[in-house]
Amino acid sequence: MSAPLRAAIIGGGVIGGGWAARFLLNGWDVSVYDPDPDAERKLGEVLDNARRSLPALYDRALPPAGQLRFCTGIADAVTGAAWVQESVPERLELKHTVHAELTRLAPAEAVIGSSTSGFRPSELTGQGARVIVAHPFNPVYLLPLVELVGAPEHCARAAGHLRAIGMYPLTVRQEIDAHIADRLLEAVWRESLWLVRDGIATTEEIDEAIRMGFGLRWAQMGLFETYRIAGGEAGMKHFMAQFGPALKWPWTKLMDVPEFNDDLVELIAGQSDAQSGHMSIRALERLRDDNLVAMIRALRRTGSGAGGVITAHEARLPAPAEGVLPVTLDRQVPSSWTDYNGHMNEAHYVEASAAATDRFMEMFGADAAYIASGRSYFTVETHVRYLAETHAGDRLRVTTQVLGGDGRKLHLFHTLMREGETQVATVETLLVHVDLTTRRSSEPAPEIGERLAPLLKAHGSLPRPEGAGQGISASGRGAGAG
Ligand SMILES: NC(=O)C1=CN([C@@H]2O[C@H](COP(=O)(O)OP(=O)(O)OC[C@H]3O[C@@H](n4cnc5c(N)ncnc54)[C@H](O)[C@@H]3O)[C@@H](O)[C@H]2O)C=CC1
Ligand SMILES: C[N+](C)(C)CC(=O)CC(=O)[O-]
Repeated sequence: MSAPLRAAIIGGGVIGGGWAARFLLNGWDVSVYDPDPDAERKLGEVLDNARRSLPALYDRALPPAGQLRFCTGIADAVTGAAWVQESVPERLELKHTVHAELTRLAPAEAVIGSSTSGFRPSELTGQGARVIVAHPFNPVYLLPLVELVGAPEHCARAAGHLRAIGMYPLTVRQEIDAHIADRLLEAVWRESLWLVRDGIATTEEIDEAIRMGFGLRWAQMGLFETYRIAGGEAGMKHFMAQFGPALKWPWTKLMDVPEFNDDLVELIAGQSDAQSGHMSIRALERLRDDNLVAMIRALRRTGSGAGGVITAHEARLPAPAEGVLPVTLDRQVPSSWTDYNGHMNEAHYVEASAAATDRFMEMFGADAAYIASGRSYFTVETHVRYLAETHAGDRLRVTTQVLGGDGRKLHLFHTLMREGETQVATVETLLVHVDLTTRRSSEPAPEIGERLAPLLKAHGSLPRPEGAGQGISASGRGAGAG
């Protein structure tokens, strides 16, 4: 196995911490340089948030996490780095100082990226620095978008690395202040400041206007596809005919900027405290992350937007290793699977075993193509034994033994292990082959029997698993769930 790649993170605040988490959880080693004495603690908290949310996007385990190291200087941090990411505060003179050093010290083949929200690459490279803009979105460990701006060969190399860590590189074809996305965000931000300053709306009312309406639309179709639909059957031309004249109406104050002074800061910050001050920033981050995970997982069903990026990335992750019994599921327990008792809820043991059944079916040819041909299996009986608790973040691995599979019936026994050591549950399940047009039991196609036969033979030579064929035991030996 090749050695892990190394990323150097220069500036480990909100964004640098997010980059560090993104690289680490995708198996890269990470070296961080940040002169703030509190940087290690702050980055640790960002990493905790990432550990509980990023793996929950996937149905496969991410690679083993890389090693994190804090360094006392830039030279140490960039040694051996394939990617150097600068995320120091948005001040041009500071960026110039840091990039002069990075260009001198970083390995010649390393990508050097800047997280800058608004500076053009030519402003950063002005003094001979070798840097491209690699502008991410907060939280960097969950949101896939990175805007790349700069020398095409560096952007192309950067794009390859980003895809491998589950991100979505968008190469901006021409440099402009604030790239593409921050242009858009800045427009909404300016209008919002006007609305608050003029007393038209509070910070809370503006947030409701976004999250109850167009904010929901944007994550799945963006702006133009959404407006195309809004034009009705005649599409975009009709939409433009209807709303084009509004361009000349006073619908925006975009070209005027509200005066940025202490009064404006007090007004906005005061309203924001009234709106959200009852929650800590860390609690708000966790709420945001849980919502983002649920939304991105929903988008995975249709392949839209960020959902498609995760599905494509998951296909690149290593399949679970095959042993005597196949590993039919290998993933981390997401926090959304836990309940008021602080452990994985009973329903998700069945969810995990259902995913394991699907994988096992694929192994003998009962896959998506077979199902599309009108045949499948239905589960008719399941017996779960809850043997030990498992918690958010635990690595859950399921192995499957086929106990019977002649004719229409398929009898499976799933064993759920925590961290490869502790048996947390067994799920015994009986399935019947069906014809999806009649919805009645039917004989499987001959090739299914042929591919199942060697599995039946191999698994049949193993001892029958403990607990197989049992009914409910009144002695109840498990530690329970949910
Ligand atoms: N906060 C946001 O929403 C986003 C910010 N960005 C960009 O990311 C960059 C960083 O922003 P944040 O993380 O928000 O700021 P931050 O203030 O949270 O973090 C900056 C970090 O840089 C460290 N630092 C200062 N001087 C340094 C030096 N000479 N060498 C190494 N580290 C140094 C600070 O100690 C601090 O921990 C900026 O360019 C910003 O425009 C990009 C996307 C979103
Ligand atoms: C406000 N901001 C300009 C720093 C925002 C960004 O750059 C991207 C983001 O995460 O919203």
